[in-house]
Amino acid sequence: MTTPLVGVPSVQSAPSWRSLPARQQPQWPDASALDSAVQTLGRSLPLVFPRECDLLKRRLAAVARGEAFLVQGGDCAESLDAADAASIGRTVATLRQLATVLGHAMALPVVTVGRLAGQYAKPRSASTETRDGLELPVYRGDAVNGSAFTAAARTPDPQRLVRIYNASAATLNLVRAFGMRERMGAAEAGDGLREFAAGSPSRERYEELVAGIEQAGGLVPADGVHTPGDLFTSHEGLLLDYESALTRTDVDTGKRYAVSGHLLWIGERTRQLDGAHVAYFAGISNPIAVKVGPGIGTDELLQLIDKLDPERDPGRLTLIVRMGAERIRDVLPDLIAKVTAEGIPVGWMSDPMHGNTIGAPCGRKTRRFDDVLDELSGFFEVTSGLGVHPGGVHLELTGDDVTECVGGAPGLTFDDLPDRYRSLCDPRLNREQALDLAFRLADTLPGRPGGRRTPAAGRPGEGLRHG
Ligand SMILES: O=C[C@H](O)[C@H](O)COP(=O)(O)O
Ligand SMILES: C=C(OP(=O)(O)O)C(=O)O
Ligand SMILES: [Mn+2]
Repeated sequence: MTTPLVGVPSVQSAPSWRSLPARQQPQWPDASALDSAVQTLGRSLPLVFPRECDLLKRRLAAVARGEAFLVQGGDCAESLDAADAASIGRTVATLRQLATVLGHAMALPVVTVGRLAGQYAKPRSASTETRDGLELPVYRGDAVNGSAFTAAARTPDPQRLVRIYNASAATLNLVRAFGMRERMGAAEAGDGLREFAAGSPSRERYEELVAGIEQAGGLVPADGVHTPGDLFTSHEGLLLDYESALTRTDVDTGKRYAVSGHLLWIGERTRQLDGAHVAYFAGISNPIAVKVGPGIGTDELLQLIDKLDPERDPGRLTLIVRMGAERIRDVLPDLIAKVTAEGIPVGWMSDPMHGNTIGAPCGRKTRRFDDVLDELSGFFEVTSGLGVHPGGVHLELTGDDVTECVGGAPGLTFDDLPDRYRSLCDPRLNREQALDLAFRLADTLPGRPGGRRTPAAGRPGEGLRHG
């Protein structure tokens, strides 16, 4: 048996992205400290393996073919200080519950991907923040600096890159352990859904939906149709020094992989056609995604696809559209029509969070549950109107009982936000809000009334089988 991967850091020659402009990179004050962190990472063990990335790519190919549904979610920004096993467990459980409800509603197998074990770097709108006349560097995620508003905390520290690598390894270890426990038979997804439905304002309808899922065998946590299967990891591939130091060559195939996570995405702020991020991503073989905001034109999108997926490799590229509830119905149809007309096999998914951020009267960022639901509904309307598969949802969420978004099942208002606002960056749906969203969607999906389509209607894609 060959070793699946040998730690060959790809630093033999300067990679092409280095000569290109890279947006949103920290101003590290000490180049030699950065170099030392990069050397440490270059000698570090891979967090994920190429064969796992290939498996995810096959599953995402099934999403692009319309044979599976993708549920991706987690924190906006993971926290080094607040990392705790119970909280990670609650978020993973919430993802699995979402996958169970949405898989049933869509009558399709679900691919579940966490925004976790690496989601520590944030692109920002402004590079500084001013409070009471004091201007400091903005918080860019725990990979870069601290969130406390002091000059010391806000100074970028490259040793943080090593800390977040270690934290990602520990988180991934937990996630793998949760998966093992599930395969050994704990049916927590089912218990949690029953409990949520029983306490919900729409109790009768939601209990009916849960009964439907149960009847279809969807609460049994085994891999296959209607179950979430394995949990893959993902994060925004923002910090190119970090990603590059964690890029390895697979000795079996000679291909290069980012080994910091299974799926990496390019953010809306760093997807310039001639930028360093696109060049770096073009050189790795992982499945990748790109955030697509309302300002992109069809030509730009097609050029982006050409750069990132020139071989039209099924499962390679997922487009995460984040348009805002007000614009999605106007902007998305042309993009989908053009890409579809070219016969390009991408997966389409909706991030209904990032186009719907508003400022609450208390000054915090928030999102209205109804706007999030409206953008998702728009996504389903547009895709189904064009006969294209609505491939999945991308959510900022946590299993914890936070008060960051307003509305939804717990009826949170602006006044509730200060109670338990814990996000280091953007507001997340809490568990109840996330499940409420899934149940509402399940109830309204076009052509899938009440999610009561028979399970047999969802044929598992080839890529969904193990092996
Ligand atoms: O998570 C996404 C971005 O980092 C975030 O929305 C940027 O937020 P900002 O506009 O507060 O900088
Ligand atoms: C930065 C993010 O999103 P976007 O690139 O879509 O703004 C994010 O997903 O946290
Ligand atoms: Mn965010």
